Amino acid sequence: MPAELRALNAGFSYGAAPVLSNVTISVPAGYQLGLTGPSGTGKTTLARLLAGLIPAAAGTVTCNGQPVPLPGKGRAGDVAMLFQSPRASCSPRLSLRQVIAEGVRRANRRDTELRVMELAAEVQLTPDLLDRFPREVSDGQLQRACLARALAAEPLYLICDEATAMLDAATTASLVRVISSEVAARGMGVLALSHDRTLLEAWCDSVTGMEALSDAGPGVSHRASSLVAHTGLD
Ligand SMILES: Nc1ncnc2c1ncn2[C@@H]1O[C@H](COP(=O)(O)OP(=O)(O)OP(=O)(O)O)[C@@H](O)[C@H]1O
Repeated sequence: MPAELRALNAGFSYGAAPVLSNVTISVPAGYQLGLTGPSGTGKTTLARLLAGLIPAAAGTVTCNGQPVPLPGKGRAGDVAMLFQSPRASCSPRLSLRQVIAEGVRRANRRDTELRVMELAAEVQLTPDLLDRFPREVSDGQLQRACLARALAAEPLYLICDEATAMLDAATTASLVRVISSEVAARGMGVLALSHDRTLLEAWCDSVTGMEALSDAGPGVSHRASSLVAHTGLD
């Protein structure tokens, strides 16, 4: 069984407009792959496809050899997503503690309180912040809560879609360290999408561009999984 999150010859259209055509990408377990490319080239669409949020119109999407289930259609939680705007992905009526608890409950854990505290500590949210509501914390603090929620189910793969674009450099570095430590500790695979190639080169094991993922695309030179350029934030 291949330990990878993979789209193979995947296609997707919004209505009649094709966005992805014959796209192949592989994110191996324990590996952090950066994906960059111009606006509108389909990075978010590909991320949603890999997370099972939308169905592929062609090709296959698999996680460790098994089809990635669509919402409500099978075992969820193997692929988690972290989005650009934490405010758009949290209910304003939930405290940060409740935001994290959502993820813990989804993971069918009984020891919710204890697990929330563990996760909060992991993402460096101090206990005094946990009873605040989204309007009472910074974007960075709220994104830490979203990361804790995403990590609650111990996903095999995490897709970060411009997840640090709204954050300052110090908060970005801190979140990247948390994610990288999950990779080191559990062998989680990561796909990080960003317009910021410099950030991706500091964060990820390798970086590829959207144009390299499709045989139909211009300037095709390689497949993502063949790139290796180890760099680190330290
Ligand atoms: N829900 C939708 N309905 C119709 N078209 C859409 C929808 N979502 C995205 N698109 C279109 O699909 C194309 C790819 O969008 P997508 O968001 O995947 O690109 P992207 O590379 O992530 O862009 P960006 O870097 O600006 O976030 C764009 O032309 C966009 O307008």
